[in-house]
Amino acid sequence: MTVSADLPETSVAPPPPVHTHGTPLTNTILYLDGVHVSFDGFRALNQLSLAIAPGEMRAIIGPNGAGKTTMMDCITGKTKPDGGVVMFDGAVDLTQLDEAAIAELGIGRKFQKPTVFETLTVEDNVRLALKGPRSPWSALFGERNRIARERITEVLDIARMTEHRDRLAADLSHGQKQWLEIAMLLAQDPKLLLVDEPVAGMTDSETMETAKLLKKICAQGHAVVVVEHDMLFVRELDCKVTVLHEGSTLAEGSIDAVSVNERVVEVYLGR
Ligand SMILES: Nc1ncnc2c1ncn2[C@@H]1O[C@H](COP(=O)(O)OP(=O)(O)OP(=O)(O)O)[C@@H](O)[C@H]1O
Repeated sequence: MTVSADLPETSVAPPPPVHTHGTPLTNTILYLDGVHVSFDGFRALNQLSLAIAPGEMRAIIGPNGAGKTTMMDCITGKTKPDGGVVMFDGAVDLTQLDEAAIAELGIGRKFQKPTVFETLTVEDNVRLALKGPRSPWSALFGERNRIARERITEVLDIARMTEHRDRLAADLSHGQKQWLEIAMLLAQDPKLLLVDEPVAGMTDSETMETAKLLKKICAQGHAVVVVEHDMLFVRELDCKVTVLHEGSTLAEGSIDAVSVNERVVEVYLGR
């Protein structure tokens, strides 16, 4: 078939193509290209590009001020980039959506400090996080309750929190609170989970447990992006590592490869 360039006046113009600077957009759950963000003239992100595949685990490392938090903020809609592409699932332009709409798409974010409801039990914390209407007047309430209980059981099992189900969140250790919050995010069945410094303040054994938990979540098909400074933890994640520096990608590869990269040693690991 020959396509004529002389379209009739009544034809609907196709949507403008997303400019991806030549990088393939297919098979990505998250795709950033040429993203820049300035605060009062200071470039926090500088032509940042990043591609995460569905179900991939990725660790993001880099010195203080490298732009890690700003990058997460651009993905969740907290910060609007001054330019560049931020696409979810190959098709959704995140720069056009607000934070609530982005969360609805299936992007969960865990901040560094645990934010659980201290006065509720572990089970009730997860119940509150579940998706969907929970009106007690619904004819389907009994059925919905059963499904909710099953899902709570499932996520508490994954997070190894089953034995703490009836405890008040306030009585949990710091590590357990972090796992509870991860379980709460998991209850929402996110396609992409953004996790900010999850092992800060954890004991060594809690740190190793957290790596296992995130790997298990990833193995179940959720993509996980983890920002972390703890190199032992990053090594334990056993995934591709992206090193940010001055708002751009400095290096990308296995932990072994980036650890011997001269520039990475100079700006970050050698400090
Ligand atoms: N709202 C803001 N206003 C002005 N400058 C900001 C703002 N947010 C971030 N910055 C600056 O942008 C740069 C990147 O900050 P960002 O918090 O993204 O870095 P980071 O890699 O997360 O650092 P850290 O490891 O310390 O958390 C820093 O120099 C920071 O001071």
